[in-house]
Amino acid sequence: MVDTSNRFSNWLRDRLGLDELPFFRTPDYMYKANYWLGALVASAFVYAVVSGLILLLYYNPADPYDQTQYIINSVPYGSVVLFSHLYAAYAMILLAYVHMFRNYFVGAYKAPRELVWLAGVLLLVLTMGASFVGYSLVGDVLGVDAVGVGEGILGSFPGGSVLNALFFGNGTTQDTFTRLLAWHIILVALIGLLFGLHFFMAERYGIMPTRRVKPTAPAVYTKEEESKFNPWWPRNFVYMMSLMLMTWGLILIVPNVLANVNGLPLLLNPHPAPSPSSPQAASVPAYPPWFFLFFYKIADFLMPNGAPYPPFGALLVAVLIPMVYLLLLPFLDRGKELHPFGRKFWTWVGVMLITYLVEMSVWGYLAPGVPEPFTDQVKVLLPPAVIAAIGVYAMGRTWSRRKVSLESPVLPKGTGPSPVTAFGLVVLGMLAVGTVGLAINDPTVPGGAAAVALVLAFAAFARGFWRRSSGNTNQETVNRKARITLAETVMAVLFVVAVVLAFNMWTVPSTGPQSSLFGVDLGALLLMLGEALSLYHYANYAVKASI
Ligand code: HEM
Ligand code: HEM
Repeated sequence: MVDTSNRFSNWLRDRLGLDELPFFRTPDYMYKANYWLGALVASAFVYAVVSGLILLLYYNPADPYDQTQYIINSVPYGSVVLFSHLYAAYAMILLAYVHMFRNYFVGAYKAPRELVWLAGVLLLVLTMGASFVGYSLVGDVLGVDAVGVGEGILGSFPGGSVLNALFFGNGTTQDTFTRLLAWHIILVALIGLLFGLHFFMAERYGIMPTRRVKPTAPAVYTKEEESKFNPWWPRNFVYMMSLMLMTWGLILIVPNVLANVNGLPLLLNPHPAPSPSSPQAASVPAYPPWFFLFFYKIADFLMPNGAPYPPFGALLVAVLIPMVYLLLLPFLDRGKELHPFGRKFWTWVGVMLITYLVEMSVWGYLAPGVPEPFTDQVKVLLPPAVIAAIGVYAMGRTWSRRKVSLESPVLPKGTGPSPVTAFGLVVLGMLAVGTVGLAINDPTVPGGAAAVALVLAFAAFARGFWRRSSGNTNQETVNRKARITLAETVMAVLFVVAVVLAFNMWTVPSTGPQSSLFGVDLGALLLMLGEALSLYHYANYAVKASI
């Protein structure tokens, strides 16, 4: 009998040649977010590009601050687009760091992925650059201060005045902001091009196998092994779309909730800071965006003789040396061992990079622009380096003793958490979002307490969910058919709630402070659709594959 339900899918498959796409096939155990962090970064990038193009329709470099206020207050859903554009950039930077450090510790920079890694490091630098310029485009006091610091740094290079003229023009608002906008788009275009190359190269070798299967470099599946795995269409596509929709959902929900919170720290507030020409501007500390705090703190360091470093010195220590280290890493660490404790020195350096990044950022936030004498630098920098060295060495010793027994070829089945848990998580998530929304609209102590309790419960639940999704579940004892039915029921419920939400969304005013609730609604809708797709993936592939 002809299966009519698959007619459309088969037609699409045939007309678009989906079976012949040159994408790597994926084994069952890889359907966990941990293996797809790059796809999450790419999702945030796509969101930033789409929302950025919408902003481009309204932006005016001749009057950046007032026009941004106009976008927020008068363009329909303007604040939703602007705030989520900002948070898409934040998400992209944060996820790129997570993606990078994950690849650092699993050894994905080793042969044959050296060039994928190199392109990745450049992508991170470009992403930070594009975000810094975007942040300045708003024209508020923070953005204008950031431009001033940028001018100082460029001015310290040989030929600095030429560079300054190229980046910032002749100093009139119109010329400076037209150039900043052009650089913003040029940097984004470079990210797009380099990402194409990065992705193409990553696909050539496939996502890196777990070290339980391939414990040493080069970690790639043979053509024969690969031929037994799942093709890209439709399973990878469905899984990727579910991740993408959930990322977009969060990018919309977080800033639009935060936009209504009073007393938020300046650096997380999606609203612009005061105008540089306003009286309030004088009381705003000269903060860079949060992702540059570490750099500004290092610029506060004094030399042992008490004199400040030249601006180029901070650039060298905070950016150039770590960047060159990361670029050279695949050629410095030539060993084949992929386990972090099999390459202790490099693991220690990785731990220190994260520690210093966090330490410097927090320090920069707490004491912006305060000069730091050499002795204070030693007090802050030395103890963690010693503790991390002892920790990595001690843990590495136990690892070498257990090494033989750990190398088991048996792999956990990647089936993910149960749909009941997934449903519970969605319900709790919606309750938490709803209660936070209510508490914002009508701030009372019990309302606020309920919101905090629900958000904490959600966070705790989400942690458990995450653990289960990466843990080993005992398949033999589970009634898989019942799970499929349940997953399908939950999907149907999610679709109904999503439709109700979609209707409700349009009743929210399109301008004014309330319009951010539209962003929360739309984000929740995308999150639910992403969750529904994830359940579809679970019911159709993960569970069925193991029946
Ligand atoms: C073609 C793609 C893009 C275009 C056309 C675009 C355009 C814009 C425009 C016009 C603004 C100024 C908005 C205003 O102040 O009214 C802006 C702000 C910004 N952009 Fe983009 N953008 C794009 C992609 C990106 C990407 C990929 C990133 C991140 C890597 C990014 C990061 C930022 C940031 C952080 C801001 C500041 C937003 C704020 O402070 O509220 N943009 N962008
Ligand atoms: C900023 C934008 C970036 C984007 C959009 C991006 C995107 C991707 C994508 C889609 C993949 C395919 C596998 C996956 O989904 O994880 C990937 C793999 C990879 N990326 Fe990135 N990436 C970025 C930054 C970085 C950075 C900063 C590094 C490290 C310095 C890096 C290193 C790698 C490596 C080594 C792989 C291969 C990993 C494997 O085979 O499992 N990427 N990237």
